[in-house]
Amino acid sequence: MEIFKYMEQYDYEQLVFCQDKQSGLKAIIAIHDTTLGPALGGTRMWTYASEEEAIEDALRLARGMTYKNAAAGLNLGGGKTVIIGDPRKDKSEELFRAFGRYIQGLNGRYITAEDVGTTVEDMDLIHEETNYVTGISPAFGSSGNPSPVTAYGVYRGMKAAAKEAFGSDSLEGKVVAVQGVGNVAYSLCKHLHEEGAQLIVSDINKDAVRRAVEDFHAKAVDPNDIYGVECDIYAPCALGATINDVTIPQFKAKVIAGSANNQLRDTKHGDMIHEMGIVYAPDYVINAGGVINVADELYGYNSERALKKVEGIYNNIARVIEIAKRDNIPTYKAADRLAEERIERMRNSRSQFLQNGHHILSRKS
Ligand SMILES: NC(=O)C1=CN([C@@H]2O[C@H](COP(=O)(O)OP(=O)(O)OC[C@H]3O[C@@H](n4cnc5c(N)ncnc54)[C@H](O)[C@@H]3O)[C@@H](O)[C@H]2O)C=CC1
Ligand SMILES: CC(C)CC(=O)C(=O)O
Repeated sequence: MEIFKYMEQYDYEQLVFCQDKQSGLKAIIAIHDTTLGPALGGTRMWTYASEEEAIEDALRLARGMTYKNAAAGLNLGGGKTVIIGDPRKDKSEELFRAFGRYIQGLNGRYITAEDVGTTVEDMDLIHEETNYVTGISPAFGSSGNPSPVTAYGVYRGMKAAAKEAFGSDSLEGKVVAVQGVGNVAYSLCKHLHEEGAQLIVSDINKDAVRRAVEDFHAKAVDPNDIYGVECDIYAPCALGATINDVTIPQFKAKVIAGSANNQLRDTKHGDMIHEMGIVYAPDYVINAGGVINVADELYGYNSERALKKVEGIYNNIARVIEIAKRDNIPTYKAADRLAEERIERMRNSRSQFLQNGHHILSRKS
């Protein structure tokens, strides 16, 4: 991989490699764009097959955060971290504290939170070393685990997409195929079950499947079979790139709406599902609930205010669908347009001589 060439192609600002021999920390912080504000995005801990795969994941996820934060109306830029390691075996206090010191060294250009493989407890350890971390324990007056709020946002966005596809936003009786029933998807299944949807689930973790079957009467299928099941809605809630050349011909769903980041393997796959008439709720618009929630901590956390904003994901998805129809473009392009236009508007309206000079954290009461 030619790193600078890749960074130049998508205009990345910074890539930070963190190595701490004592704790075994190997982390990559990617900062994509800070036009709107400091880069906020979670920390993923994962067993990457190669260093190149980890770098690429950090870069792709960071860029997604720029678009997510912009489309959600947040005054935040986009960044993300990946820690190379097995979250079941390689975590330690030393590792997260060492990582916290690297974040502190960036002096507010990057603020972290949870992602796949990291928890509130991990964020609390990072917080021992830096204030540039969100999603820490409610005991600190913070917002805690973002996953249930992300799930609520996905549920709201799914309803907006269902309205477009089925003429009603009721999910009662709808069959929803959920890929991955981890932190976000478990809470999503709860909302769907309570509304009377029927659930089909898959996960590579058998305990996660068992829990969904027991708690929500979900039907379980093999991980490879989830794409082709008879359903109304496909909800990708595991890792990215599950909308691709292999899976698209299998889809029976009329709506794709889930929490996973980077769901399209490539933009051409967004065009393909558009041509098939599938209503696609763009990933970074529908899954913004978590970041909206943790970002509220920067103003002094108020859960009511945060949830009200998250509810607005319904309108955001409806708006993206409206732009797509108006301009006759796929929804993923409409979402990109929304985000890019906001970033450009803010870039152009900023004056070098009239900046407020305060870090966003200084607004915390
Ligand atoms: N946690 C949050 O607040 C947010 C999460 N997301 C994204 O949503 C997705 C899920 O996040 P979490 O629920 O936090 O993660 P998680 O790690 O709790 O859940 C992911 C689940 O997917 C399963 N899985 C992995 N590969 C699979 C496969 N091939 N087939 C079926 N299942 C598979 C895992 O076993 C796990 O149970 C991720 O892509 C994450 O980046 C996005 C925004 C916010
Ligand atoms: C988990 C969120 C709090 C932030 C993030 O990294 C995301 O939305 O993907």
